[in-house]
Amino acid sequence: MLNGPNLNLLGTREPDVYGHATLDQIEHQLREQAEAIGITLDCRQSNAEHQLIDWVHEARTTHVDFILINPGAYTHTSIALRDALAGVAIPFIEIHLSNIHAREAFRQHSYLADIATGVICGFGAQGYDFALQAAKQQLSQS
Ligand SMILES: O=C(O)[C@]1(O)C=C(c2cccc(Sc3ccccc3)c2)[C@@H](O)[C@H](O)C1
Repeated sequence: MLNGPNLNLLGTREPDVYGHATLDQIEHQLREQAEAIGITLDCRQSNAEHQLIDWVHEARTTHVDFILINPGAYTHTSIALRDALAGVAIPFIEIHLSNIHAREAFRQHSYLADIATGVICGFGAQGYDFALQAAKQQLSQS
């Protein structure tokens, strides 16, 4: 589970857009859900594009089966992050707390969505749960 820029500040401002849960709370709940369904989950957050890219590269050599990622603003800007995800060829789900399609025009394009297994947005913290369940389902079918 990778979270991108500013998501470390969740729960502090704009609860109407991003909800009240902090990232720590979201990660804690997700780890509990993962354990309950037999998935090993590694949660990381960085504000740095290069760090997210390095972690995507690391996933290839550490036998990661699926990536869940909320890329934050890098969703709308980062061809480099797209290239990293495409390059490692590990299936991933793009997650957004907010419904990016109901927001500013610049948030409505994703450089990642067309190469993702799927995109979940607009369900707040519950979207992370949905993504984990979807990943489990995908893995059980492969
Ligand atoms: O909805 C999301 O999860 C999203 O990925 C998250 C974003 C985002 C943007 C700024 C801050 C934060 S997290 C936050 C929220 C409130 C106060 C401080 C930080 C997330 C946006 O950049 C994206 O367009 C959409």
